[in-house]
Amino acid sequence: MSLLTVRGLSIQTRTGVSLVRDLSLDVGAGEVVGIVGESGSGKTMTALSLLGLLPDGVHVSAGEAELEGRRFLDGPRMLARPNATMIFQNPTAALNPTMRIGAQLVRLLRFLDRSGTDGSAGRRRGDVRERAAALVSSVGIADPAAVLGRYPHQLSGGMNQRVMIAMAIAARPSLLVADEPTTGLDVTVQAQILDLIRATVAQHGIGVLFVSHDMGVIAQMCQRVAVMYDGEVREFAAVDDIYHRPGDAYTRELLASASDHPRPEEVADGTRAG
Ligand SMILES: Nc1ncnc2c1ncn2[C@@H]1O[C@H](COP(=O)(O)OP(=O)(O)OP(=O)(O)O)[C@@H](O)[C@H]1O
Repeated sequence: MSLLTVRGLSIQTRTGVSLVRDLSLDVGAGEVVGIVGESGSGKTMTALSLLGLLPDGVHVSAGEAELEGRRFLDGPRMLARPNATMIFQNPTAALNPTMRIGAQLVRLLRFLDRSGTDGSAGRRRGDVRERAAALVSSVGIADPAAVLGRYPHQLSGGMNQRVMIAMAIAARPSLLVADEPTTGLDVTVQAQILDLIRATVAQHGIGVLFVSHDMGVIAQMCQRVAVMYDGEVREFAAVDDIYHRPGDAYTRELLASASDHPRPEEVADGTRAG
């Protein structure tokens, strides 16, 4: 059974400009599904709409979405808050610049304790600072105490993205939406963050909707991918099929322009480094 099902999603502006049209896709538990397409094709609007985070003046005009069998989106109405969290391209900007990392994590954990969002229904397990440290080490940060004492601007982009991932999994979501999570990071750090996302999927069995303009990254991360162009899904298929048997002219163009990127089998057998 699908974890996330989206059917017929359309998004438009207040003035009636269509940004996304009739988009359907699904994500299974433990699966990473990509959305790929050039700038302006509607990837971010699609991602934001699923979390009720569309900017002012932009709304869902049609379609519906279900998570774990529960409908949470019905046209313009958000029926419930889905058990989903999001990570963004620029983690430094998404964190509060005036608060130390530790204070931000403690605040989040206290909020989750109060709301019972993580399933603990208000139960506290251990000291909140210790839990913040455990969370930070779970995303591969070797010296949690040092990182918790710093401000976001004192950390590298890769470190801040690890912190964002820690915050995203603190709520124990069943779906993680990742919008260009490694764009702007250097290649080595990018590979480490992609590894961390993969490990997180494996460990927690969550589904991931992974937005990227980069076919190489999609090939490394995703089992299936929706190719978007000008607000529409042109093709939704297994990554392997998209690479070897692209059914759509736009997909072929996208692949040609990304020809310097590794193909899925090169990633799998390690003949090319990401
Ligand atoms: N706040 C907004 N109000 C109205 N239109 C917007 C707004 N933000 C983005 N758009 C438009 O929505 C369309 C889809 O944008 P979106 O950001 O989803 O594309 P994208 O595929 O994620 O591109 P990118 O990779 O550049 O982020 C674009 O035409 C964009 O100009």
